[in-house]
Amino acid sequence: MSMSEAYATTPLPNHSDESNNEPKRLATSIRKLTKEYVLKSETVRALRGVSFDVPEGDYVAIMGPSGSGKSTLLNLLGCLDKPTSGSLMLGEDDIASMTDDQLAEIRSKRIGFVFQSYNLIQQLSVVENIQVPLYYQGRLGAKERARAVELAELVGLGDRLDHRPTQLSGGQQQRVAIARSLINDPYFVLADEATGNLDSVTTDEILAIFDGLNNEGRTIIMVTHEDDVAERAKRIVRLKDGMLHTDEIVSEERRIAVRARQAQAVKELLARE
Ligand SMILES: Nc1ncnc2c1ncn2[C@@H]1O[C@H](COP(=O)(O)OP(=O)(O)OP(=O)(O)O)[C@@H](O)[C@H]1O
Repeated sequence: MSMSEAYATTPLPNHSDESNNEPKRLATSIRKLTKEYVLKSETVRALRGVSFDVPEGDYVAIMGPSGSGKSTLLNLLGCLDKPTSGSLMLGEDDIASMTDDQLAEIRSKRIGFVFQSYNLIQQLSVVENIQVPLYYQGRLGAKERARAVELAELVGLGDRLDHRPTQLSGGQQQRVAIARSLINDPYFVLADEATGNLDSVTTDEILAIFDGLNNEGRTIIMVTHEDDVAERAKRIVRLKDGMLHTDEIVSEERRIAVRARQAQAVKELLARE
């Protein structure tokens, strides 16, 4: 059984059984967040006062029409840009008041990015690509390599450690990117249309990996246009015109039904080939 198959057949945790009533720590807390882009002739108000919390262990899909502010929000969460006003906490770190250097440090040490286009370095092997975020910190010892190998195994690439990206399929390259996103033990994995370039069978495999990571307690925040992808998350936050439009919990029953429906579709697709 492959890792993604193992994940796909793992039952989802039943949160109604949770007896621990302590408030969950927050991976991020957003309050009245605004972002304006000042152009020559006009000011674009891309985010107009967005507030929500993401507890550790949550799995949030961010949706919304084109221009609603998804990328802007993702850039702020990823410390790639600074808000115009409002507060943005990542764990205990207050992002809104940080200098560019401090932001760069948080970005490289505490955020895991997964992009639609994988963004792997072609000259490096799988295990070296997974270690890339550590290069910037000068941390490249045997311990770090062992951790990268462990992560490669986690995403089902234990037998591809020395392959280059060109020797891998799109789905395998995205697995490398997921492993790379975890090397710094991030506040959360920030995925931007992570399955946008993949066929439905591979999409299902990658989503199974995200399910598994989330079952292990990893926080995932994912921007997507696709309902089928969003319904795998525990929660769907919709933006509209730079504001929070809806914030919906996806019930365990719906998630299980969605996974079963998608697994069936994949099975039928594979049977046709
Ligand atoms: N760097 C920028 N300079 C000026 N305006 C910008 C910039 N980035 C985004 N915008 C504007 O801010 C608004 C929100 O854009 P954003 O890219 O966040 O939306 P989106 O929901 O991610 O859209 P899409 O789904 O098309 O990627 C849009 O009106 C866009 O034109």
